[in-house]
This record gives sequence, structure tokens and C-alpha cells, in this order.
Amino acid sequence: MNTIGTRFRVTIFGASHDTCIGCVIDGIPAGIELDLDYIQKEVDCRKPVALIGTPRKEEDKVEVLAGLKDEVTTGIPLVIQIKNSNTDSSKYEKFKIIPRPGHADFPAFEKYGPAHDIRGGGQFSGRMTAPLTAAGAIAKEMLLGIDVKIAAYTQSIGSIDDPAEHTFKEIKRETKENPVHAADPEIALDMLNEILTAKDDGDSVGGIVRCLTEGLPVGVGEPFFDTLDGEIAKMMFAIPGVKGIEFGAGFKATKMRGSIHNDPYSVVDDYLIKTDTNNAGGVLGGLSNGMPLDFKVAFKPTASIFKEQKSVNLGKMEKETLLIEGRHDPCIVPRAVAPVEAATAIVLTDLCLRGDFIA
Ligand SMILES: Cc1cc2nc3c(=O)[nH]c(=O)nc-3n(C[C@H](O)[C@H](O)[C@H](O)COP(=O)(O)O)c2cc1C
Ligand SMILES: C=C(O[C@@H]1CC(C(=O)O)=C[C@@H](OP(=O)(O)O)[C@H]1O)C(=O)O
Repeated sequence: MNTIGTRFRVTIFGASHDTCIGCVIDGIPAGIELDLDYIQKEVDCRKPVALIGTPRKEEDKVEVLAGLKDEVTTGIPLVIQIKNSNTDSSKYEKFKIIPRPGHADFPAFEKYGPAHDIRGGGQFSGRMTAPLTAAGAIAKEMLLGIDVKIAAYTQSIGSIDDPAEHTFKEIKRETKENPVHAADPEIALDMLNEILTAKDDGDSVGGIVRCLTEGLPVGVGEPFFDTLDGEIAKMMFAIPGVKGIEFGAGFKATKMRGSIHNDPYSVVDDYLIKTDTNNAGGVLGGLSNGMPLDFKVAFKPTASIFKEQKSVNLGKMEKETLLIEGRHDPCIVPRAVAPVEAATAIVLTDLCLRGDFIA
């Protein structure tokens, strides 16, 4: 379905080459002041950067059509539109017959038939993360009211990895300064080169976005089924190109003993309970435990590459070689940092409303 959330419900609409894309957000209380410049800046963070992003140039102007008066919410669903203006659908026709390996073309045609809108990837396009990011910016504004903040950064691209721990402030500062949104300026250069090298080869690369929170109170999450980690994971898999998620020590936990993996408790400032390590990634029993939520999201290499690929002709039911033309991101990761933050904010706002952490 195209709607997520219980108390903060976000519906995404439109497709990559429709007149517009957008979102409807239900559940924002009346009387909340929204900063439209902030929302626009957040959406702009996912814009492609020259050479390492798609050449498709969209203004991505966030237009609020309903639910806001004098920048204050009125309590009715907030309707946001983002126009599509720089579309070129000409290169997509052939994927109806010869599906792109790695993209949604084949299963989408099998499911929806010839009516499936394949232009620009249709409803499966990474472009749908523009309205997601707008909704997330509003969620972030609501979370700021209870001092909850979110910061994500590019932790790896291809073989270039940033294994260091970074402070929240460092992430916030550095990711704005480099085109791959890394937390380390020197590693950012290597990451940039990794993308350029793959691109020169007509190829693509994947990578990891790491996301952290600050100020998340204890007890956010609604077990049994609407656990904090479960809701975050579901949301992350809505972002096109996501192949995995791990919290804290993640898969490495399988190689640790309990004595190493358990995060020991300490009393801080006489009143706060913290853990010395954060192998749990801030979540125990599906509830936040007062430590930063800490998870990594794995992105695959972009499917649309410019090398000859093996596919099939669905009309003739024969094998056929495919050569893709058009405008594509050689790497999704830098453009996914803002959507990961936004998607996290939407889930946290919903769960914080459900748990009465937000009035
Ligand atoms: C911000 C963003 C930009 C993307 N750009 C492209 C692109 O230019 N070309 C492409 O083939 N896939 C791109 N993707 C990924 C595809 O949309 C995605 O792989 C496809 O819809 C299939 O879904 P899946 O990978 O989740 O299975 C992008 C994803 C995101 C989040
Ligand atoms: C337009 C965006 O990215 C698009 C995501 C995308 C895909 O398959 O996901 C394919 C390309 O679409 P098009 O062929 O229309 O240029 C990208 O440009 C965007 O993110 O705003």
C-alpha cells in the first residue's frame, strides 16, 4: 500500500513522469508552526550532484496545497505537491518488452500488466523519496519539540569504508560539506572517486548509509508487532534500492559471546541509565533503551547501467541483449542520506505519538 503509519499517517502519490508527485500527511495536530524553508532545504539535500548524480534536473519545489494557514497547521491532512518538469520518457518504452535486470520492470509488468507506468521507473522510482523527504522534514520538526534529532551519513561506497565513530555534531557539519554526504572529508574524496571510476566504466556502485538519533526517550515502540526496529526496517525497505538493515552490532553479534555483546549499564549524572557500549543499537525488546538508535542501511548498486546486459524479449520469449540509454545515478547512496533521515523521522514521530511522548 502507499500509506504508512498509525497516528502520523503518510500517503505517497504520483509517479516519476506524472505531472507531479507528493504526499498527504494525516495526524499532524492543529497549531503546529512549520518552517517551509527548512522543509525545502531538507528536500534539496537529495538533489543529484553534477557528475555523480542523474542529469535529470528538477526544481523539486515543495508546494503545500492544503492543511496550512500562515505556516501553521490547521489539523486537516497536509497535502504536498512536487511537480515533475524535466521528464524524458523516450528511453523507457523498450523496457516493456526487454526488462532491465535489477530494476522493477519485469515483476511490475507481470503484476500490473501493460497498464504499468514504466516511465522513469514509475511508482518504483527513487524520485518518490522526494515527497518522503518532505514528510520526514515535518516529522523532524515535530520531533525537535521533544529534543529528538536524527543524523545520517554515507558510511561506505563500494570498497571505500569509513569505520570511525563520529559525533552527532560532526556528522551534521561534515555531511553538508561534501557531495557524497560522508562524515569524513578525506574519505569523501575516495568515495567520490569510487563513484566516478564505476561511472567511467558504464557501471554503478552501492554502499551503506548509517543513521543515528540523539535524545530518543526510553520506551518508544509498540510490541508485539509494531516494534521500534521492526517499524524502522519496514520503512527502510520502502526506499528503492535498499537490500538490508542492521541495528548496532547487527550480523557481527552472531560471532560474539553474550559477555561481549551485552551492553553493561551505568548511572550517569546520578539520574540517567546509559550503557557503556551500544551493541543493541539503542533497541531492546522492540523498545528504545535511551541510547542512540544506531542502524545501517545497505543500498545495492544502481540497476540501470550503461554496459550491455543479458535480458529477454518478453514478446518473442527469446534471449536478447539490452543496452540502456537515459539518465541515471551511478550511485544511489549520497542521494539516499536525506531520505533515510526522513524515513526515520516519520517512524519515530508515529511511534512517539502512539506512546504519548508527543502530546
Ligand atoms: C534517490 C534514489 C535515486 C535512484 N536513482 C536510480 C537511477 O537513476 N536508476 C536506477 O536504475 N535506479 C535508481 N534508484 C533505485 C531504483 O529506484 C530501485 O532499484 C528500483 O526501483 C527497484 O527497486 P529495489 O532496488 O528496491 O528492488 C534510485 C533510488 C533512490 C533512493
Ligand atoms: C529523478 C530522480 O531520479 C530518477 C530515479 C530513477 C529510478 O529508477 O529510481 C531513474 C531516473 O529517472 P529518469 O529516467 O526520469 O531521469 C532518475 O533520474 C529523482 O530522484 O528525483
